[in-house]
Amino acid sequence: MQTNFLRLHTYLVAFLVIALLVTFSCVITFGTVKADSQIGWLDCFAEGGIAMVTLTWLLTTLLARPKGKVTNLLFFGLTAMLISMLLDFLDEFFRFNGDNGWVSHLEAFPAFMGMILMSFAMYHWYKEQQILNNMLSKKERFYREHGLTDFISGLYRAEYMKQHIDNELLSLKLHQRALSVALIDIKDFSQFNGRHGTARGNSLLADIGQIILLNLRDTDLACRYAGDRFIVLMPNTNLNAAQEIIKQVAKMVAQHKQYTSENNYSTFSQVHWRCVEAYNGESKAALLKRLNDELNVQKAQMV
Ligand SMILES: Nc1nc2c(ncn2[C@@H]2O[C@H](COP(=O)(O)OP(=O)(O)OP(=O)(O)O)[C@@H](O)[C@H]2O)c(=O)[nH]1
Repeated sequence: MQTNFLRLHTYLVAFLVIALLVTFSCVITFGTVKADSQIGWLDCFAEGGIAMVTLTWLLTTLLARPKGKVTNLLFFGLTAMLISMLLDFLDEFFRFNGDNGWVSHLEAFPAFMGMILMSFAMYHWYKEQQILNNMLSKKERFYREHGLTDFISGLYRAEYMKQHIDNELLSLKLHQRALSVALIDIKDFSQFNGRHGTARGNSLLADIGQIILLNLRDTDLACRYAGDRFIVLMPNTNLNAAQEIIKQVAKMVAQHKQYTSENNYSTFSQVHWRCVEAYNGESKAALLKRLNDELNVQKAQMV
């Protein structure tokens, strides 16, 4: 579970605890406990359930989000809604007579305020997400599925890419839109692992993943293919253009220096790479096999 973000929100958590304590205190101070026979247990179950779910949403928001305007709006909006849900629930156990009737009349007001705050939160969240979507476009294009993320490189895994290749092959068939695919393979990565350890190897995979992303166009997509191999999908791109793009990626990878925290040791990483352009009517399996075969032949020739 992600707990780092929760630690950032100490003040909000303290506010939540105080808000809940004040709500309970108000109800206990101004209410009179109902007799068992007056309690509607089905209502208690449903209203208690709604309050618990709202609390879960609230805590998930704090666990998942960094500090900032959207988080604050979501937090205060959900807290206000939680207070309403809680008053509604406690209403089942307490009666508010005479001068104290205002407590039960107050019930819906926090939820209304909360919904207004949540509406502002949604607007700012939309704006924030647009910026993030632009940054992630080379990593995920139009489809998000965190279950397919490779946590070492930070890119998606090959399964994710395969879904996109299917769509692009269809587009080639229907609209004659050229499609090129490239494989990039780190040279002597096993030696690197052996010399510097797996942790540094993992960090090199993450660095190279980022270098690839930085040197692609917004329309391209990069994923980790397997081990030390990356795959790049370049829609609407012929072979020559694709080769130029990947040549530049390889050049930038070759200039990469990896620093450690103890000393400023740096290393150069070279890659093997190969691009192919899909044939009209070619299957995904045939395209990937052709690409892997061409890369393996090239690597064998260079030994
Ligand atoms: N650190 C780390 N190493 C990995 C990971 N996945 C695969 N490897 C290692 O990557 C290496 C790939 O070896 P090879 O396919 O022989 O590639 P290479 O050593 O770069 O050889 P060439 O490609 O021929 O230059 C193996 O040593 C694997 O153990 C990973 O997630 N992290």
